[in-house]
Amino acid sequence: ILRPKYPVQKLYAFSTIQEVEINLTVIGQYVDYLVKEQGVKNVFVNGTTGEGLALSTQERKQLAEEWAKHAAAIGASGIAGIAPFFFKPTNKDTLVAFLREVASEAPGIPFYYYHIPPLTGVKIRVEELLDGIKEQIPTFQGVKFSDTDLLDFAQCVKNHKEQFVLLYGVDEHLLSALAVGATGAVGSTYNYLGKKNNLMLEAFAKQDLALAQRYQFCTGEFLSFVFKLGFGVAQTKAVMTFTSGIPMGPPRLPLLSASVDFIEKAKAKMTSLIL
Ligand SMILES: CC(=O)N[C@@H]([C@@H](O)[C@H](O)[C@H](O)CO)[C@@H](O)CC(=O)C(=O)O
Repeated sequence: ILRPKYPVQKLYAFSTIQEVEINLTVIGQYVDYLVKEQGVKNVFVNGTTGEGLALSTQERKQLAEEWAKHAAAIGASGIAGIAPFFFKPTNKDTLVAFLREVASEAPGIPFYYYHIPPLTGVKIRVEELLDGIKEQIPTFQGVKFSDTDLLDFAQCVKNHKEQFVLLYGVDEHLLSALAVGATGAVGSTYNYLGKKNNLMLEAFAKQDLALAQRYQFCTGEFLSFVFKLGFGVAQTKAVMTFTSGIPMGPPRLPLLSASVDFIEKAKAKMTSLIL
């Protein structure tokens, strides 16, 4: 949730971009919207959609505190860490050693590994990573798995479902992940298709696969349409803005705001979605 820092836009080489600052004032309203309108049960603050990596440590702390305050929580129920992505770990042991250092900074809080190889480029299999991890990281609690390798995910479920929380993060594949045993989901589309996804979870729990598929196809229909227009975090923010009515603001560089053309087309598609 960002907003322009200065009223006057700065002109850069080929496009007009703005410096932006975080906008804490809309978080209370946003929490209400997610809970009441989308049926969201938990929030993953400072992740990909929240542009956590484009923020300073101070900004991330401010945001986490504001979310916790409005969600009436006394603190975080967990923290997550991604793999380092410039100098990358090349094997499981170095990745575990890195995560152990991060987790040890908050020894009283459950720790999750945020596996997102499309963005980090770190493709170490989670199945392998989880083997023996609890001995190395006593607070280890689970994984947010944002990848399409469902064999790796299924192996995590098969070997570790009793011990760890396995959250799936590719929204358009969630039904497949549920079929292999996902514990839950974290994703950007639940900001605006949360209600439909909850209905999919319910249908799946009742073993009504045909109905669950219809909800999954709904998410798929929207995403496959916007993917063709160019879709990422900036466009997600625009979709969140027009569905919730809450201004999510522009993204921070190097991302650029969604175009008016994208917004118009995405809005029309969203309105036309039928179950
Ligand atoms: C790469 C990416 O942004 N992945 C999204 C998905 O929700 C993704 O937007 C969606 O499946 C559409 O592809 C999430 O996994 C990210 C997420 O949950 C987060 O904000 O941390």
